[in-house]
Amino acid sequence: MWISIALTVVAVVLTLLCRLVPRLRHNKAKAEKTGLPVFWTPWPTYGLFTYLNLLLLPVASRIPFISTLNWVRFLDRGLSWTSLREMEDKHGDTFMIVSPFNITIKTSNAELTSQVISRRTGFIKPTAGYKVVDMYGTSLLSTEGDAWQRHKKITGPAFSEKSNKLVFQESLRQTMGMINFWQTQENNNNKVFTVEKLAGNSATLSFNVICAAGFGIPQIWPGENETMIAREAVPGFSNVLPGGGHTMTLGECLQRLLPGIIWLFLCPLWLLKYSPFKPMNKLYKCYEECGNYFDELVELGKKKTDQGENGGETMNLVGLMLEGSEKAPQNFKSSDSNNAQLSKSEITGNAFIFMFAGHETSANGIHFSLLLLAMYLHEQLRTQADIDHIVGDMPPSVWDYQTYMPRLYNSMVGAVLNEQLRLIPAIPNIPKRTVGDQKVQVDCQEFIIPDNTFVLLNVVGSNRNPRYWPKVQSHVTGKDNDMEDFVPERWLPKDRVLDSENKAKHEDTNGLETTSFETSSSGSLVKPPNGAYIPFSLGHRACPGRRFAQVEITAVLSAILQKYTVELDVSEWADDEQLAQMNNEEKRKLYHKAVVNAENVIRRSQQVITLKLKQGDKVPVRFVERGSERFAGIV
Ligand code: HEM
Repeated sequence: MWISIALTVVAVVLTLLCRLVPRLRHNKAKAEKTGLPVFWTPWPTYGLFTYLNLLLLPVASRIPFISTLNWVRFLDRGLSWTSLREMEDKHGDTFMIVSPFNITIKTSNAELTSQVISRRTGFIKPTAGYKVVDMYGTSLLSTEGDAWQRHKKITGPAFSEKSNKLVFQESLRQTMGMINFWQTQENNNNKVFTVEKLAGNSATLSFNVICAAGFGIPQIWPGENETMIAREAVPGFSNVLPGGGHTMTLGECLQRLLPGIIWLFLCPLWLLKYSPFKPMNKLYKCYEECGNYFDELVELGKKKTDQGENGGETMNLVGLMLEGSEKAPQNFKSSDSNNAQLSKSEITGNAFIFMFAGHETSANGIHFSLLLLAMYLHEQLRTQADIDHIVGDMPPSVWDYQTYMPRLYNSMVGAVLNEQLRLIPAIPNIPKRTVGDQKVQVDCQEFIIPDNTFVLLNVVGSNRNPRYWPKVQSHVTGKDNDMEDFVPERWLPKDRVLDSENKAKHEDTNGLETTSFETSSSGSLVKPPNGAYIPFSLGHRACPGRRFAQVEITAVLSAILQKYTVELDVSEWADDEQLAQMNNEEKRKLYHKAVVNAENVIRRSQQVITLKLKQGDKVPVRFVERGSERFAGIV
């Protein structure tokens, strides 16, 4: 029997080799015609199969011989983040990876990126790779062509200046709620408060903002009551505790669902439901309850529409999606591309995407910005100087969007946010796929990217490409460029002069000279060359929530830093008494230890849909009232 099993295995392997080797050769020959460096792997680098890589690679990387093989590294979709520009420095900004199944081109070249994002039909979104987020229905994120246009036409109008204003006000209100929550936790007070779960709290804040501004379901922090919500609370949604037939709040469901999203895609739902393993049942429960919440959200939207409400004080995302859906073909159950209407599953699909894309990414922005500011206290001091100049002592509750948002964004606050996204982008690679052969030009050389090639726009590699930024020697690494360093000032216009106390000498602008806070004016932030800076992607598939996120993060950082300084928590190495007895040099060394630790934890970050700290990792921080800093001026 063993002999026949062995013979069968040998036969299968030989048959596979006979089929796959010619296909690999064929793809390699096609790729080599481009003249770019070509590498090979036996397994697909992009597509549905790559979800299996997430399971197989951790095993492969433990086997000494296998882990060193180039092709194993190319299969790692986190490579852009784990190796930064190591591959690009060795092989150039653009190279190809072939397997018997597909060809992939990976680029950090701005010229090529601009061509890719400007050709709508030549480079499309490979939607098969997005099926993982389609658990409640297809959406703006996961569709292409006519279907995408329909989603875009309906949801696009929600992102307006009116919405940005809402986001600004809600973000400020939520920041006050979060600070109050922190201050009232055990061992904290109004002047000094330690925060262990900055990532989780940032996620709650961002979730609360998208809920209120996007969906009209305002949220409160534990300890707050519903009278603090500027608008009316919505039963079942605005509670700190779950209501109706729910066992978890919507926020809890979503937070637990997102890390397990791959399993929902890989495992049949019945298996999760009836599995003997509790975490699998729990995941199924989150999936089910989240779905019920979305159904209730749609029902709520229908009720409001019937009552003639048009979303009033919100972006009215559900209302916009519902508009006309009742009249859609097959009575609200399906839709076709000729009708600018969405089916019910498409509405819930979009509700899920906007809720998850609208909070997870911005939350990372807030979290990482605060960590970087705590690590680089001199940059925080400069940011605070700008905030002081712009809003002084004025309480955030009266900051006016039109006056203050442009000024805050075009100051060190916006510079910090752009620099954070340059170094730690939420999405490290943006995938596209060629339709037909695509002739492109890079550095005066023309070549053809073959039909059906996957194109990975390397966000980390592009954002850190020294080719597109002024060359300045790094004070930190000693390298001939400072692309790996946190230097928010690179975003400030050259003519902005700092006086001896690092306070910016501002021109007196009223912030209203442009209609958008971001539009170019003499005082606006530096604009990198097209295609060089791509944290929000570019072109027609760029992030529709870019301004939403910029407004939110700007408001949150400004409101916190106006009153408080964020420091790394050093209590792991020295308690308050020990610290009080240290001289400046000892304090400097201690803080340096905390900075190195924070750097290491950030470098271990992993992409679970978005790039964030590895599960279980954290960098505790301590907020102190301004004027009572323990390390400012020392480190
Ligand atoms: C710092 C915050 C954010 C970052 C870095 C970010 C980044 C991105 C990127 C890179 C894409 C393109 C993804 C791809 O092509 O695969 C994208 C798409 C998208 N983002 Fe964002 N995003 C942020 C915030 C938001 C917010 C606040 C919302 C909603 C309120 C949002 C909603 C979306 C949607 C719906 C898409 C799909 C668009 C399409 O495919 O046409 N994002 N985002």
